[in-house]
Amino acid sequence: MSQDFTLRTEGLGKQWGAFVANSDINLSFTPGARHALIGPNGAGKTTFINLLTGALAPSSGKVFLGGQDITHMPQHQRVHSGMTRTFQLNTLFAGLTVLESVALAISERRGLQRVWWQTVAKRADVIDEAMALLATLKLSDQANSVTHSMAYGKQRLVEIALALATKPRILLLDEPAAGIPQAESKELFAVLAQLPREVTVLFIEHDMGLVFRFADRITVLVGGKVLTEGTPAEIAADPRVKEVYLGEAEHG
Ligand SMILES: Nc1ncnc2c1ncn2[C@@H]1O[C@H](COP(=O)(O)OP(=O)(O)OP(=O)(O)O)[C@@H](O)[C@H]1O
Repeated sequence: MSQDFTLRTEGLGKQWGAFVANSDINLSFTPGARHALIGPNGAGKTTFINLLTGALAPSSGKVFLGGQDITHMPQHQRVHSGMTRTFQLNTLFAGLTVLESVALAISERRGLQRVWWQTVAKRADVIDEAMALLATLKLSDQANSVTHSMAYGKQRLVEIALALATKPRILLLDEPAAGIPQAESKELFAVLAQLPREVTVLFIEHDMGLVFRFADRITVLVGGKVLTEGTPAEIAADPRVKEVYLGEAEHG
């Protein structure tokens, strides 16, 4: 039986006091899409991702995953249901090697820490799965490197490996290329482009070159609302989008 992993929001909104960060957001993310969320600073992109993951509770509206209303589902259960985001490495497994970190994340998913007498027997399995995952992210050569000693671009890939260890169907990335040199961000997106199509990727990115190269669908948020949504060609040709970005360049 194939499960429906369409992620959808209905009238989603978030406000703090009188300040409206997200308002009436109705979006649907097709399984397998590479969907970019763009918009000027403060448009509400991160807020929206936080509403999807459950890090923030919405003020209004709903979130559905495969037809199921997950608006009030706890974060860890959403991960279990197939939707995950990356976390910063330095808050996770400081001092461990890449292989150890990924093996731990896989063990966590499999519930192995709670069944300690199986851990030894299953360890070879875990290592095999970890090495296969590292190969898809072109990290095999770094398996024994300590994560915090690696180039930032590689650290981001490890963060993505840790997220993928949960076997998500929907991967949420909040500015994966922020703070890394351009050459490394290109490499990062080249690796992301090769992820299996059964994983939907929803990402926030400010670098329009990367957005237009990688995304097959783009949503533009402005002032907490959806300005427009479409294919990269449609978005590139939309005069309202140009206006938003030209206005930003003039003020910035
Ligand atoms: N906890 C909070 N309390 C009050 N206001 C908040 C809170 N979190 C975010 N905001 C405000 O909500 C607005 C939207 O922020 P958000 O981080 O979602 O925008 P963004 O589009 O991701 O911006 P950027 O591209 O700069 O990262 C901002 O004005 C921000 O100051």
